Amino acid sequence: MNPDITLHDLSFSWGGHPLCQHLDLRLRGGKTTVLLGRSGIGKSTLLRLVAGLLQPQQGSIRGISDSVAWMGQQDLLYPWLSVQDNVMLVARLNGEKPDRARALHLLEQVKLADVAHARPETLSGGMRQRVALARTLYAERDVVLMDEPFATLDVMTKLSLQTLTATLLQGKTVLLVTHDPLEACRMADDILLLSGQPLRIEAWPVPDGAAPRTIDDPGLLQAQGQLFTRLNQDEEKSV
Ligand SMILES: Nc1ncnc2c1ncn2[C@@H]1O[C@H](COP(=O)(O)OP(=O)(O)OP(=O)(O)O)[C@@H](O)[C@H]1O
Repeated sequence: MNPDITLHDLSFSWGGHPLCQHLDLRLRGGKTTVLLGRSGIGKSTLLRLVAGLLQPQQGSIRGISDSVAWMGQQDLLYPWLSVQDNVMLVARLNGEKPDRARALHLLEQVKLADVAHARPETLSGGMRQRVALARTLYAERDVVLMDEPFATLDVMTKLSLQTLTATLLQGKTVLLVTHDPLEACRMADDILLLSGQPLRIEAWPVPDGAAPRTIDDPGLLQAQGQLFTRLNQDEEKSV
């Protein structure tokens, strides 16, 4: 059972502009929490604080070990390695014997076994993100931090990757940053809405049923509409 991640009395400023002050937050272990909010509100900064890439001026973060994977908009595949070698990268970096059979099995799960020996440059953006997902799964991290991993993809590729990711990462502690209310409603166990400066964080009701939710689910469509309305209000207040 993965532990909860707790942020306690967290304060962080960029050059004197307070992003968060005395923030307390609990992220459920083994669940997918989506951070949603207008552009520039502080989603990526919060994710970087959780990852330990930024140090808070005050407060602490508990429940996060070294077992963290990161997936961003950039897939960060090594162009000189094959798809399969990219999936097994963590073994190479740790000086361990790569498990070729497991890497191939993961490539089967992301429907890319037939390009295991290809170079990343020959793949589409969506295929490359599927390789990045297989690499994340190969590393067997307890916590997966995702900063808009699907933002650059076309809508159909995005929908299928959301389904695949939510299915394959079940049971892990996932923190997903997105602008997209539909993505939040499809993938989240918990939705946190970020607003204000310093940040206020509000738990937002999640549609019924387990993720990944289908796009024609009436509850999902209603929740998506409500989220759009709320984000639009936040946007109008900010200008
Ligand atoms: N390296 C930095 N130095 C100074 N200020 C920064 C830095 N990175 C981010 N900021 C500021 O912190 C605030 C939050 O930025 P952040 O990237 O966390 O927002 P975001 O919600 O992830 O935005 P987006 O959705 O557009 O990616 C912004 O005002 C931004 O200008």
